[in-house]
Amino acid sequence: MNSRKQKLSTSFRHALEGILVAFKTQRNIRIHVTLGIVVIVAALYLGLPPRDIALLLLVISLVIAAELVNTAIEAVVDLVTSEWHALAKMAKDTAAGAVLVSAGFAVSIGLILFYRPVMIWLGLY
Ligand SMILES: Nc1ncnc2c1ncn2[C@@H]1O[C@H](COP(=O)(O)OP(=O)(O)OP(=O)(O)O)[C@@H](O)[C@H]1O
Repeated sequence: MNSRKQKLSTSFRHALEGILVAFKTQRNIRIHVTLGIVVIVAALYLGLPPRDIALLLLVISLVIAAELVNTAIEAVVDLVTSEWHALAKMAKDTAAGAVLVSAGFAVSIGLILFYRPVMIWLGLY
């Protein structure tokens, strides 16, 4: 294996380690991954079109990616200081805000895409 390939595989391994450690230590990521799996299974069961499933995968991955960045920012802030600091609060709160924004849009898109199929499934449409 040449050094370029080795470097790529090492970077990939580090990224996977990051995902794994976040999954192990962050309850919110475990909740979002579980909900994401449930949503995709429900979408397949209800026969949502491939384009809708692709959109759901996109918003789910955005929420999980935002959670990973939030975890990284929390770790860096905790590394820099254990004291209360206005900038530490700003960094953590805005990172948490990014998760909230992505999750809010994911829920809205989920409601829009699932409304009709769920109504049909319940026999109300
Ligand atoms: N060093 C600090 N200085 C000022 N405020 C802080 C500091 N550390 C944490 N905070 C405040 O406390 C909140 C919670 O911080 P904490 O590190 O406990 O995150 P968390 O609640 O564990 O987040 P998550 O649930 O996403 O893991 C932050 O959003 C911030 O408002």
